[in-house]
Amino acid sequence: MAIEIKICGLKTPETLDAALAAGADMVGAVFFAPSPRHLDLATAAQLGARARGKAQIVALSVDADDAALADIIAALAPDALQLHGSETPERVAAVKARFGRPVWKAIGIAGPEDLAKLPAYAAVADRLLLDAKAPKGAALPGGNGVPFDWNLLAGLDLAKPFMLSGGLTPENVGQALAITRARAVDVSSGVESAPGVKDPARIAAFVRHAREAAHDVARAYETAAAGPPADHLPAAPASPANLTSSTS
Ligand SMILES: O=C(O)c1ccccc1N[C@@H]1O[C@H](COP(=O)(O)O)[C@@H](O)[C@H]1O
Repeated sequence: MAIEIKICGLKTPETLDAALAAGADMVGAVFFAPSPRHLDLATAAQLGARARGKAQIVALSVDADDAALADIIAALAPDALQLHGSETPERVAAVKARFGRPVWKAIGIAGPEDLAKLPAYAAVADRLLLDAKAPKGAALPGGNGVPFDWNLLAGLDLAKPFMLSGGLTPENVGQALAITRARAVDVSSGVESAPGVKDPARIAAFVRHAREAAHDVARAYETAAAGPPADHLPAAPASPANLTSSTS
């Protein structure tokens, strides 16, 4: 199983280079002033130029208006826009139409009721990012290093690809992939030594562990497909289905 790996919240050339050297597929820039990972536009432009052609560049914003998004796009020229606030499906569609770039929508998950929101967003976003719902009173809507119950996603099949995030670390990404069978993962806090301070060794470990785990999950499914007893099958179904007809 191929997996895409995004390292988010990179702020310095050194840590960007560490993510690229580790083989990250995507690198994320945060534009949200309360975040310890917030980037000003000039720094974002420099980092974007350094990353271009080596990884996809993703711009994360939180309930940004069109003017702010236009500034981010002018500075960074991102490959995708990650909307990480309380943007409605209509707003997601409007951003996509206005800026003509792939738009990802982050959705906070805390319980099964949150899965009900997914089809409306899957209809308009290019990718869904399933993140932990921010703890009550948190200053940030994401980037809190908190996981959610991955078992909620076991059996989830969306019409759009999803990316898993929220509290992932080098230590737990293997378990997260085994349970959710996500094809893409996103990490920020879990590869830091302090809020906003990326740790190159943890970045490398995360990428390595995620790729190894994805390989193991694929092997498990190949073995299952070859005809082991049904009780050896991993929890998630192998065949695609529509979320509206299958959320279990
Ligand atoms: O990283 C931030 O500071 C941030 C700020 C505002 C919204 C989202 C943010 N980060 C994203 O949140 C998820 C989970 O992060 P973590 O691994 O739990 O720290 C991830 O998509 C980050 O890109």
